[in-house]
Amino acid sequence: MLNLEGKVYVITGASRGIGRAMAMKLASHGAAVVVAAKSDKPHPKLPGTIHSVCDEILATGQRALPLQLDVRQEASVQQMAERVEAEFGRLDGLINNAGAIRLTNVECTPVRKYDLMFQVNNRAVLLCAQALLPLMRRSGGGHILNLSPPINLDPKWFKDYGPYTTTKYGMSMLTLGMAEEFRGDNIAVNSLWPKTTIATDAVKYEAGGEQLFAVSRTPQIMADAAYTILSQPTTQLSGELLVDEDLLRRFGQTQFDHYAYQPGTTEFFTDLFLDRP
Ligand SMILES: NC(=O)c1ccc[n+]([C@@H]2O[C@H](COP(=O)([O-])OP(=O)(O)OC[C@H]3O[C@@H](n4cnc5c(N)ncnc54)[C@H](O)[C@@H]3O)[C@@H](O)[C@H]2O)c1
Repeated sequence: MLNLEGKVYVITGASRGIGRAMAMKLASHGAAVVVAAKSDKPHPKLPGTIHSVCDEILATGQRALPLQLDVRQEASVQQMAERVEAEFGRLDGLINNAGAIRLTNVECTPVRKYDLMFQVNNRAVLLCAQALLPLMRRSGGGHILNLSPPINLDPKWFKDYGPYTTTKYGMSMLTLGMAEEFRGDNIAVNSLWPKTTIATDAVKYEAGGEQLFAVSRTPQIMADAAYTILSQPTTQLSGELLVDEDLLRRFGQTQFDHYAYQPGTTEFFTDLFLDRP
């Protein structure tokens, strides 16, 4: 297990869900974490804020910085980069996790929602990378990790959720390009895809139904996968579209949390999902 003491990571969209789980995981291995998200206020329907996540991390004795950031705004992203430099003087990794999820087909997606998803899920990866690249270079390199949709090439993802899926698949192409572009800077760039839906509060709320949760997991598997990726030497793992479960199996993990949906209820429960063939 690599100790991340002395290392600093920016995680966008870390006020809840997968981003929160990743922040907690990296902090548990000694890293300082910049917990960035759009608002410093609670979401009207969803739990978690940048402050509540930082409080959880600070309670474990690690360093965390709450940072209000709108990844759609160039000025906000630039201010974030300046703040990170002023607070920590270095940066070892950027996790582009902020996401806008609207699970609708082409006919039912308002253009302004498509623009929003494109800006948050795709364009922001370019903005954040541009702003943080100089500091990562001065820190000797590091990792960029981009969050992708489930690697479920079932036509459903294109037919029913085409607009969301497209913004994310474009981001994966950016990932491959950046990996080549930044290789000489000792910066590894990968994207991480969950094999199944991750039952975060946002997805439960957005889906409002059960079909997405027939097989799904808690955010923990994504946090474990992110830690594993960031622990690898930049020269050994870059330019890959990684799938959470497959990656972890490659590194010896065979047990994963499983979120099981109880049909007809709005309750979810977790149990331990043992090795599957
Ligand atoms: N949950 C899943 O099944 C699943 C599957 C595949 C990919 N993903 C991706 O993983 C990421 C996290 O998913 P989640 O389910 O935890 O989502 P979530 O909605 O719980 O979290 C999204 C986070 O992004 C932040 N955010 C949104 N717009 C922002 C903006 N303009 N500027 C800064 N921050 C902004 C929110 O404040 C929040 O912290 C997303 O990119 C999502 O697309 C999720």
